[in-house]
Parts: sequence; structure tokens; C-alpha cells
Amino acid sequence: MPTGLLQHIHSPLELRQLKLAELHQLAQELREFIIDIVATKEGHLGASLGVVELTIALHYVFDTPNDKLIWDVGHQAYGHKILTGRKDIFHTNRQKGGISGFPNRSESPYDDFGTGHSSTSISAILGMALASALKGEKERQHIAVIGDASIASGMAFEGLNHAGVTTANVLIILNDNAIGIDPSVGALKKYLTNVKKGTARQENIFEALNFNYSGPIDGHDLPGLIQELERLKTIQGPKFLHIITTKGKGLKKAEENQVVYHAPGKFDKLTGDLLPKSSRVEPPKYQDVFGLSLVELAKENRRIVGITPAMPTGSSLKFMMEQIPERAFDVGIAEQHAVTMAAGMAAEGLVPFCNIYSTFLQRAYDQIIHDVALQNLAVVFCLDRAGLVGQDGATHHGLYDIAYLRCIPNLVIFAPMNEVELRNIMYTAQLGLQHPIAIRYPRGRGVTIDWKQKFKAIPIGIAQELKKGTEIAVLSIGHIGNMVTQLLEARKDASKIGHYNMRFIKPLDAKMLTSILETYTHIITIEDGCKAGGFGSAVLEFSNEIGIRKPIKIFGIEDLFIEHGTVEELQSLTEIDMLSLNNYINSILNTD
Ligand SMILES: Cc1ncc(C[n+]2csc(CCOP(=O)(O)OP(=O)(O)O)c2C)c(N)n1
Ligand SMILES: CC(=O)[C@@H](O)[C@H](O)COP(=O)(O)O
Ligand SMILES: [Mg+2]
Repeated sequence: MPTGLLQHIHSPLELRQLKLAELHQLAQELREFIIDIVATKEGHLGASLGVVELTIALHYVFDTPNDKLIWDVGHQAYGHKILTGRKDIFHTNRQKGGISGFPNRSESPYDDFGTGHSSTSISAILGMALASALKGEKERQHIAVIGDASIASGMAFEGLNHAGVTTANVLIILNDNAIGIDPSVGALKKYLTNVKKGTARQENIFEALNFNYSGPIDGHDLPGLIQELERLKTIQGPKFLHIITTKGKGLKKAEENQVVYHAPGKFDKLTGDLLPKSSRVEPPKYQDVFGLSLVELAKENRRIVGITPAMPTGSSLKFMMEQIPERAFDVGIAEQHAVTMAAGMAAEGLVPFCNIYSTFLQRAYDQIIHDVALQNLAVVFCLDRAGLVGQDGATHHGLYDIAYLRCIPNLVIFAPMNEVELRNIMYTAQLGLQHPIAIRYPRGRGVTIDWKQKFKAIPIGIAQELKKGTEIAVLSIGHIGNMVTQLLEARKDASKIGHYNMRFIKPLDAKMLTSILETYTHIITIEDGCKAGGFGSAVLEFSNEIGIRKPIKIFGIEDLFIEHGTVEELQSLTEIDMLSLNNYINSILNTD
């Protein structure tokens, strides 16, 4: 429980009663409180620690929630949540049934706009400012806080480009800590560094875009920040404040290792030391199987290139960036650019492995269709974090990729059941595939300790019969198939149940599916993706088309957004878990 000044703050109203001289103490208490909770409950640490002073200053100066405030990405909004009435429930952050790790309109009137994906804040705040103007609410202030990595994204530029020719009352605050999750990249990063050093040769970009620019100023100097925000409050039209902060500020370890402490897991709140992980030998993370296998393949095949939009660590493309830097590209938070750049490379005969989290690829949909699939360019999409991702929740689950990709002509879609299949499909994809391919795999670990086996090609469109049965066929796609295997191993009547690892969502294995539909009385499909338009849907369509109709039960995610929790909790909530599958099988076989 917080003590001191923080214990009395239940909303910004109480914050505004404090004297300026007391705010420094409040900042210290807020930092300690964030560290205290995140140390045991986990979450995004560095970004929130870096904006403690800014958060206090914004709620001190502006009339929130009447004035509008948007946090880009929203992973830095822990202080905001704590100061706006959620201090007592902050320990439920990212837990099932608890508050979200990101701003969420349904959670608080202070969360003006839901975020999670980056670079949306400028467009959203401009929309709100234009709406205020149309409604005659002339006094209302509109503020967006955006990081240096997020502002480099195309969508942020689109917002700036428009805002600059309006008279909208917006204040864009660039929180420049020179890092995203990994170090920021690109020409804009260089430009911002030059501005900070006073050596920028060009006219100020933001002034050129018609913003009233101020800064750079020290984002940890509370009195200075407050003074500047008070001044900007009196200026009408588009304004831009550039502040410099340190990610992880106030926890030495987090300042020193900003990549790890972006989201460090559990740590000692006093020393900052990460808590030791289990010493058990575990299967590798899928992301590492991708990253390490890509290096192996790229050493043999010089046409292979790797691409990540700002996730070298999360995707493990960092291994290739370290070992073969000339062929591995971090393009910044620029999913659309990443996809079209991959298309360009494929057009020139390279084999681009474009690794994008399933949820972030949503942003590059037209690029997949128009730039890749329509021209049948052999880009290899590696979709990490496909399926339920856990505590990041609704903004980050990768539940839609099967549905949004399945309708695109030319595209092959594959989901590995384990690490060996991931390696083998990567191997297959660089052998001269004539089509683009999407390979979807989940967050977390696989199932195979001995995963580094010799590469073997996987024939395109061929599924795998894992086990024959007599009555029910379970058709699984991807990693969730391991849960089916486990269940069948535990059932005494397993001889009645067949299990098929379908591997390809597209093209479906028509021969095997036909034989399954002819042989079994009941079909079950299971996937960690949305039901609508998903893998089960594809099986239903197929059965309808060939005119062999059997009862087909689809296990997948209903037409609802799924909040946060552990993956296991969410699987059970969405009934794609072992118990639900077991119960359904019992209901068919009349057993319990
Ligand atoms: C569209 C999109 N792509 C990637 C991400 C993953 N991501 C989350 S935070 C982040 C870095 C943000 O850096 P910055 O804007 O500088 O904020 P900071 O963490 O430094 O406060 C990235 C790449 C995302 N949330 N949204
Ligand atoms: C805020 C954000 O979008 C990322 O930090 C995301 O939480 C990363 O997810 P992983 O932990 O799965 O890499
Ligand atoms: Mg940053």
C-alpha cells in the first residue's frame, strides 16, 4: 500500500491540491509504487518509470478528464492509471479480471482512447480536437504523448501532416528516450539526436510541418515541465513539445539495461535483479527456433534476408542481426513498409523472411494483398505471437490471422505443431517456393528439447495423420495439437479417436480431408484463432463443397474480444482447453 502523499491521491483533483514543492516527493513515491507492483506482478516497467514526472505534470496542469489525453502504445500509462483512481487495484494489472495493461475507454473516464498498437495517438487526438472545435468546445485541450520509436511510424506522420494544416488545439509531446523496445533506428532518430546536440543542420522538421515547436527540455525536471505546459496551454493551434527522458528512470538496473527492463518479468524491487528462472531444461521459445534456424539457413543461402519492424529482440531476429548484419534489417515500427520492402526484395530474387507479430501484421493488410500476393512474390511471413498471447490482452492476441489471410489468393498458410516443423517449413520456404507463405506460431515455448534436427522439406499441402481412430477425428492446426495428443494419451478409449495434424490451412490436404470425412462419424476441429473464417470454417466449406456432410464441431474463439490473463486461463475461458475438448468427446461417446 502506498504511503506518504500518494496514499491521499484518488484522482487528479487531489493531485492539484499539492504544492509544487511536494511534487518531487510524489514522483518518488509513484516510482516506488510502480516498481513495487511490477516486481511481482510483471508488466511493462521501463516506459512507465520514464514518464513519472510527465504524468504528474500533465494531470497537474491540465483539467483531465475534461481535457483529452492519449498515451501512444499505452505501455507507459501505469502512473496515469495510479493517479486516476486505480491505485488500489493496480496490483490486478494485466491479471485475469483485473485492469488492463493499456489505457482502455471502458475502464476509466481518464482513458480517453484505447491503445496498445503504436502510433495512433496523433490521428486520434486530432480527431478529438476537430470534434471539440465542431462542437464549440473552444477551451478544451488535447494532448498526445508519443515515443521516439512510435513517431517514426507512417501513421504518426500521416497525423502530423494533417494536423499541421489545421487550427486544431492539439499538443503533441514527443517523449524522446532514444529507444523503443530495442534501440530506435532510422534517419529520424539521427535527426532527433542532432537536435538534442544542437547540431541539426536542417530546419526543425516539426516547425516545417507548421507546429509551434518547443524543446528539447528535460522531461524529469518537474518544475520546468510544468512551466512549459502552462505556457503551451495558452497557445492555440498545433503545438509540439520535445522532451528528453531516460527509459527505466529511477531503477539503476532498468536504466542500464533498457531492453531487458522494457518488460523484465519478476525482479527484486530493491536491487532490480531479475529473479532466477527455473533451472529445468525446457524446450526453446518458438521465437528462438525461428531466429537461430534463420541464421543456419542464411549461412547456406545467400539470398535469404531477414526483416523485423522494431522487434529484433521479441522476434529473435537479433541473432541474424548480430551474425549477418548486412542481410538483417530492423526497419523501425513500420509494418507496412516492412511488407512492401520484402516484396521489393522478393521481386529481385531474394528470399525475405519478414517476421511480424500476428497482431501487428493487421496494419499491413493491403500491402500483403496488393504488393505481395497479387504479384505472387515469394515473401516468407513469419507470424510470431499467433493465438492467445496472455497478459497483453485484447490488443495483442493474434486471433485473426488465419481468417484475414485465408481469403487471399496465392498465399500458403502453415502452422507448425512443434519446433521441428517450424524449422522444416522455414527450410522448405527458402528452397524456391513459387508463392508467398505465412507461417504462424505462438508466443512461448515449444515441446521438443532435441529440436535442432537436420532440416527436412515438408511437402506443400500435405497433412499428417498422427493417429487413426474409428469414430471421431480431431483435426488440429499448429501448437494446440500437442494438447490433443496429451488428452488422447490419457483416454482409455483413444482407439476410437483419430488425430490429424493438418499443418496447412491453405492449401488444405484435400485427399486426406476427403478420406477423414468418409471414415469418421464425427469431426472436431481445434485452433487458437477466431472461429469466423478460421480453419474450422475452411473444413466446413470443404465438406460442403465435396458433398460429404458429417457433424463438424469447431473449437475456436467466439466472436468476442478476449481480455488479459494467462494463456491457460484464457484457453479455459474460451473453451479451447483440454477439459472442454474432453467433455465434448465424452458427450459423443456417451462416457464421462
Ligand atoms: C504497430 C505496433 N508495432 C509494434 C509494437 C510493439 N512495440 C510496443 S512498444 C514499442 C516501442 C515503443 O517505443 P517508443 O515509442 O520510443 O516508446 P518507449 O517504449 O520508449 O516509451 C514497440 C515496437 C506495437 N505496440 N505496435
Ligand atoms: C507494448 C508492446 O506492444 C510490446 O511490448 C509487447 O508487449 C511485446 O510483447 P512480447 O512480450 O510478446 O514480446
Ligand atoms: Mg522511446
